[in-house]
Amino acid sequence: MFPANILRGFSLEIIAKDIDRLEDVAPLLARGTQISITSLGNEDAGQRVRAARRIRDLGFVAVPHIAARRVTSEAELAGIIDAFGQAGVDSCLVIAGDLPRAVGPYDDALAIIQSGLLEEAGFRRVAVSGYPEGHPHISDPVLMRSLRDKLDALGRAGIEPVVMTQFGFSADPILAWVARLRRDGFAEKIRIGVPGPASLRTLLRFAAQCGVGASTKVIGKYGLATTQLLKTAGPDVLVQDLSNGLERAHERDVAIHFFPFGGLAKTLEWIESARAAYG
Ligand SMILES: NC(=O)C1=CN([C@@H]2O[C@H](COP(=O)(O)OP(=O)(O)OC[C@H]3O[C@@H](n4cnc5c(N)ncnc54)[C@H](O)[C@@H]3O)[C@@H](O)[C@H]2O)C=CC1
Ligand SMILES: Nc1nc(=O)c2c([nH]1)NC[C@@H]1CN(c3ccc(C(=O)N[C@@H](CCC(=O)O)C(=O)O)cc3)CN21
Repeated sequence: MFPANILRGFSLEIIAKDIDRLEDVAPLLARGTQISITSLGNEDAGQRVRAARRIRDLGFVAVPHIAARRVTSEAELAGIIDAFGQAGVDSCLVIAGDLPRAVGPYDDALAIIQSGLLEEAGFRRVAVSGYPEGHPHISDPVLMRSLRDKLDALGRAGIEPVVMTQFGFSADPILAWVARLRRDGFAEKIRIGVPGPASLRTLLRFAAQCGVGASTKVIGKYGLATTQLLKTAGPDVLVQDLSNGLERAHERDVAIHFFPFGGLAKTLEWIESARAAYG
């Protein structure tokens, strides 16, 4: 049984070119839904700023990604933050960015936060990353240390922090990671990355692209493969197990962040059916 709350307050992620699809599904989304805008590195800043403005005009909250290692200078960072500010954005996710080395002065997400430019621009909410199953190139102690440093820096700047996790397919490591954070005194809101319904092939492709461990076997367990023929699966089992585990842990500050790898419409259909089935 999904208690309604695990599906309440969910957030979504799109790429800037998906903005027309978001307009199609907008009637199904609650006002104020947080919509992240992935930083792919192959699109121009203007496209992402325009997407952010349309997200706001649709009544949602745009949360663009700022990838530290792709920013060439402090002037460019100031320009990016100002352009999003002009589009009514007051939230963002700050990540290092997948480049092996920074092209400019910012090696990691902390450096962006410590620039003070988000605070000066009046950003109210900043998300940072979390890795329930670790990171292929970053050790666990470094991940936990940098998470602590980022959250402390946001606290000092008076900015509301959110931890948004890398997506995964199994609930157990995610639940164990949430319990560990809470034991270690991290009280911040957490948004758990969940892949929306997609073909097994698509899910494997994105997992490989994003450095997420996955196999047909693992993905097969994440969801009820809706049809063996199409080999598509939705996150039924993952969300059910997360819901049960979070209920048992009396967790109230955890929500779901959907990655619609199979398309926005499919993800919204899945959410509607899950809500109808589980109240
Ligand atoms: N675009 C997205 O939605 C997401 C991207 N990522 C990727 O995960 C990686 C880590 O980003 P954050 O969690 O923001 O880390 P971070 O910026 O908080 O850095 C944490 C520590 O790891 C080091 N580090 C960062 N990226 C690294 C890399 N690719 N290889 C080796 N060391 C690295 C940093 O120097 C720092 O010491 C980045 O490659 C980022 O692009 C992670 C989640 C989501
Ligand atoms: N390490 C890491 N790097 C990332 O870039 C990353 C993560 N993790 N975690 C999840 C998010 C989600 N990401 C993505 C990346 C691509 C699409 C996507 O829709 N790509 C389309 C079109 C690409 C294009 O037009 O260039 C595709 O079909 O690949 C979606 C989410 C990137 N993200």
